[in-house]
Amino acid sequence: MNLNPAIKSVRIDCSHSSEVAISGIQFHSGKVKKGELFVAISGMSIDGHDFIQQAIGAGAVAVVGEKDISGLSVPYFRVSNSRKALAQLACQYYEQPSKRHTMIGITGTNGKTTTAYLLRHIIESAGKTCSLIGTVSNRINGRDIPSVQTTPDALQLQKWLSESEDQVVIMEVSSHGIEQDRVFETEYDFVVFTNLSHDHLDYHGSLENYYLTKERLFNQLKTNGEAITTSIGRWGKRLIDHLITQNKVVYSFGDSKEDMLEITPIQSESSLYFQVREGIRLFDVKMPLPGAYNAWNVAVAWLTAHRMGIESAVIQQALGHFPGVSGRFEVFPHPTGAQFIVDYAHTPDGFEQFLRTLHERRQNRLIHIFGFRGNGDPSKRSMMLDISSRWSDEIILTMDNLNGSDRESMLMELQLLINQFGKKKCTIIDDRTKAIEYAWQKAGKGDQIAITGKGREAYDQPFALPSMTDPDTLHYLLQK
Ligand SMILES: CC(=O)N[C@H]1[C@@H](OP(=O)(O)OP(=O)(O)OC[C@H]2O[C@@H](n3ccc(=O)[nH]c3=O)[C@H](O)[C@@H]2O)O[C@H](CO)[C@@H](O)[C@@H]1O[C@H](C)C(=O)N[C@@H](C)C(=O)N[C@H](CCC(=O)O)C(=O)O
Ligand SMILES: Nc1ncnc2c1ncn2[C@@H]1O[C@H](COP(=O)(O)OP(=O)(O)OP(=O)(O)O)[C@@H](O)[C@H]1O
Repeated sequence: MNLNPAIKSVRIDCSHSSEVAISGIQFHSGKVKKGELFVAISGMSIDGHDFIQQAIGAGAVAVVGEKDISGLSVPYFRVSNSRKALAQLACQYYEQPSKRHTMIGITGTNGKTTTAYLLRHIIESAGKTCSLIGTVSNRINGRDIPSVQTTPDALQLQKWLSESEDQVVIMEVSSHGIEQDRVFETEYDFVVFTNLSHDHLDYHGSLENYYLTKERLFNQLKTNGEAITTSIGRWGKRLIDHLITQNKVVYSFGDSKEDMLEITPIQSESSLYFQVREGIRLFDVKMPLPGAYNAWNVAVAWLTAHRMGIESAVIQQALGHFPGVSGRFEVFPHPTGAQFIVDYAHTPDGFEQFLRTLHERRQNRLIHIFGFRGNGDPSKRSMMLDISSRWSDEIILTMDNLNGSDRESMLMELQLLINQFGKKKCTIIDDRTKAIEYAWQKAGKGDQIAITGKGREAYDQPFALPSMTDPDTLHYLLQK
């Protein structure tokens, strides 16, 4: 790629006016190969500008950065925002691949993965090919690629989009991904908002900022793109009002006649059905996954599929044989008739929804094993323990992914939280395998043992303990 025309739209200043041909783009100096462009990013912990010489030494033929730098042996292009420039250049390098697909970006605090899997299942049942980029794993052209984050960096994202020959691409878009411009310049046919509740306040500072970050994604709709959103709760309502003032086409799902898609639970013995009203047509839908919250996830997937032109009968039929999502309400039987249920609930709202569902189907005790992710939003921890102590009969606190934080401090925090909230029914067993083993020994007929936290994601953060819900551990336990 010839860098000069590509960079015209993003540069502020340029130390060189001759043509520069680049054979690739990198934003980590250690990955630079001869002939590539290095984009220096002032990161959260490291300043990429400090690695410019290393990048040049490795063969970089040009550098993009935000700082005033002179005297480099290769052309230097100063930009106002390196992350945005990286995304713009990656889009140009890979020839705007999001324009070639039906692009669906799903954002929201909870339900992105579940909705993405439901929607992919419907789309594939309708005979279309579909890539999926998200938390559990990525699938491009039918090939599974392990996931290391929910939303990949801009370079990886544009590369995958350009490699994908699938008609449709579903992406989970995290608020970190939006804030760090990983999806900047990616254009969407559908931007989908599931819900918003307390999470990531350590990163965004307030719920208001967190919401505004999600709202920004809707600026990336293609000209004929459509917004799909919940109308439930203050954030959903606010988003609809905002999108209308922006003249966006909005379709909502919710529990009111004004929604394009209205869902109503059907009271049956098992509450396993709900009704979808789509315009004037009514459909009875068997729940593909337990939990009232999953009816909302189904609604999101249904409405999006419907707007893509997929027949409602096809959607209804597809939902009848949905295989589920690994690590989301995944049930493992215990020889006594107890059930171990692995779930990815890791926010206060996720806890509330998931544990209430277990409570509704309870026959005997509910034992809840969980921990807190290190370096996550610490302000949600006491809320999570409070919610768990309301719904569970017994709580076993253990370690989740420490994510680089200190084990002793986490143990101290667990102890403090127990003193404050759940003294009577809480035990700390810091080794997660032992915690599961303990529950395994205790489990009796009709008990539900919930293990929440990091799910089946193959990746871990540096210095983390093995995943609490490591499938091998569980498998081992279940064989005993
Ligand atoms: C804390 C955080 O969010 N970090 C993200 C951020 O990294 P950063 O820019 O701050 O990195 P840094 O380590 O400070 O380095 C700065 C720059 O120096 C460069 N560098 C560094 C070292 C070197 O030797 N040479 C060099 O060039 C780096 O390549 C980088 O460009 O920008 C990177 C590029 O987009 C991200 O990959 C990275 O995500 C990290 C790995 C991550 O996973 N973050 C989590 C919090 C996250 O994003 N999670 C969400 C889901 C959240 C949820 O819903 O639970 C996700 O989308 O996965
Ligand atoms: N619509 C929903 N509302 C509230 N909680 C939900 C909803 N859907 C799922 N959950 C809960 O949140 C957990 C995570 O769900 P899921 O993986 O689909 O969300 P996510 O948005 O992809 O999360 P993350 O981005 O952190 O991976 C589930 O295991 C469940 O306990």
